[in-house]
Amino acid sequence: PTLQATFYGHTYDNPFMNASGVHCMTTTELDALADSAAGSFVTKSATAEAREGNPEPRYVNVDLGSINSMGLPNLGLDYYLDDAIKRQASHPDQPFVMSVASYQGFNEYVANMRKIQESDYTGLVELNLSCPNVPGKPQMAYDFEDTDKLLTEIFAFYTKPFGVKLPPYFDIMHFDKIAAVLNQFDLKFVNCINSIGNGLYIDEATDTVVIKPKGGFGGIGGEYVKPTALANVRALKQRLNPSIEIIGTGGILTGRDAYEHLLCGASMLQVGTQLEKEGLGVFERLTAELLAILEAKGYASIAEFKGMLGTLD
Ligand SMILES: CC(C)(C)CCc1c(C(=O)O)[nH]c(=O)[nH]c1=O
Repeated sequence: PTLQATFYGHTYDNPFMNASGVHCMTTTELDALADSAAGSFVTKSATAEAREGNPEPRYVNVDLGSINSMGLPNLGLDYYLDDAIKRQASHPDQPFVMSVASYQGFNEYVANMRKIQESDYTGLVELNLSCPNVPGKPQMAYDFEDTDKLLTEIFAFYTKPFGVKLPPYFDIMHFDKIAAVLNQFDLKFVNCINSIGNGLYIDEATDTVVIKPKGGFGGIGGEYVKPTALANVRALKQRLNPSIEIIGTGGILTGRDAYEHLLCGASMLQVGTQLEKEGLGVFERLTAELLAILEAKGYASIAEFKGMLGTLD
């Protein structure tokens, strides 16, 4: 069997990628991802200016996952644009995704996308909608009107292919609302999910939180989040126009976890926490484990079971 994955018109050797934020801060890290067994990769979410991010400890691996409040440390949009333009010229046959964020809210999102529109980068962009909006408002993706306004403003000038990275939703009405907003636009993909926001992990030895920023509150990744990730992949796949592909992210530690995201309709798969824990070898292990599942089930390709989750009706 083959793990070949077709995504926005390109066929990758396999559906695996890093999740933005893990192993993707510098050109050196991106080169290592490009040379790894991963099918593709995504860059760290870029803001207009380089950012130090929050004081450490700001990312901690724990038994069943991870908690982080990095605070968007990154080398700035110009750095990643420069790398992306060189990379697409030197490896035109190896497309990747550039992640874009905003720390100043609505206007920075627009300015960052305008800069990419005017640049020579022609590849995919992942717009991270988990970023802060104006103070007093929830993160962008939890404000449906502002998300609609933002995408309307971007699509008024942006002609290159892009998708959005979403936080998890937990209410069926929220699945309906975000899908209704997104279906208005010619998005190429939706990536579900970002970390589950504002969790709290306590160190049993010290009765203390484990990360410094935000009194210990941080985004949760790893085993903790798989049921939520699968639900968001499935719910968005069921609601979005078929032209909008899904990237499945969250709780992928084994080939079986990857297989379940594909059953829910994901085209590509991103690995964050487990990549941080295991290193780039995680991609060899995951591809081998997923391939073994296809063999055991007699599938020749992912297409034979993608989106085929059974229900009990
Ligand atoms: C949470 C934000 C800092 C607003 C965006 C960047 C980000 C971070 C981060 O840089 O703290 N961590 C995540 O798990 N997901 C993210 O999208």
